[in-house]
Amino acid sequence: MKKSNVYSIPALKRLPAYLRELKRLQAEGQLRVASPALARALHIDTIIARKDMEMLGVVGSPGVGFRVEELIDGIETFLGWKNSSEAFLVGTGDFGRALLGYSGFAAYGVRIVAAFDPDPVEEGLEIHGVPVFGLSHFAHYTGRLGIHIGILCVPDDDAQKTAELMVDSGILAIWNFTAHTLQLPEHIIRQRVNLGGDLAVLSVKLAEKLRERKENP
Ligand SMILES: NC(=O)c1ccc[n+]([C@@H]2O[C@H](COP(=O)([O-])OP(=O)(O)OC[C@H]3O[C@@H](n4cnc5c(N)ncnc54)[C@H](O)[C@@H]3O)[C@@H](O)[C@H]2O)c1
Repeated sequence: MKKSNVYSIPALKRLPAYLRELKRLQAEGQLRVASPALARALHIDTIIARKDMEMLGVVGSPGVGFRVEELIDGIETFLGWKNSSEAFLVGTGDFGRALLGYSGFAAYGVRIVAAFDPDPVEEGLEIHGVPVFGLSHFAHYTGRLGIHIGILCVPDDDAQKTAELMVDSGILAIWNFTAHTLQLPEHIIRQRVNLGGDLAVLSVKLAEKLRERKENP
């Protein structure tokens, strides 16, 4: 494992894609894989794939590549996904419910163990098997269960105050699905998901493609 903890964000974001490809190869019974094959699967340069493997500190054999099982283990260990982290979700509207219904997060090392919405919340309420509690219980459960990850799915206007409640309750990392840029203490880790931004890129690329087609029918 690399000693420094300064990692390239694009490299970190590629790791789940390697993992998916490696698990696919493993399911097909393939025992070894070389960097060029991984690079092809991810549509990236072989040099980038090699650098990513260096970051993981997993060593391959010249000519034969890496052992698939070892690489899967290396990535899961690197990401800390071998022991899944428990998370709380706040905001059980359309978007929050969709996240609660997605069973795939466990493969990414995160398990949503409870959800919260403004009080009052009907006693015994569950969404996709996840218990839902009133927001006034958030701090109590966070402390009691030692939860560090908060998933923010409230309306944009409520994002800041809800994030502050999370931080005051002991949350250290916020996965922010709202459009609001959170102002929080430096030490709080935050990761924003911006579907709007991704859609803007898609729309501009599509407009370019259609313009090209029109100009060169
Ligand atoms: N990241 C993305 O790409 C993306 C995509 C879609 C939606 N969103 C965002 O997700 C968020 C939720 O969207 P939605 O469509 O589910 O909205 P929604 O109105 O359906 O749900 C919002 C939920 O938050 C709860 N809530 C309201 N005020 C709250 C507060 N102060 N504290 C805690 N909970 C509160 C509501 O009771 C409701 O359950 C919005 O910020 C929206 O912008 C993000």
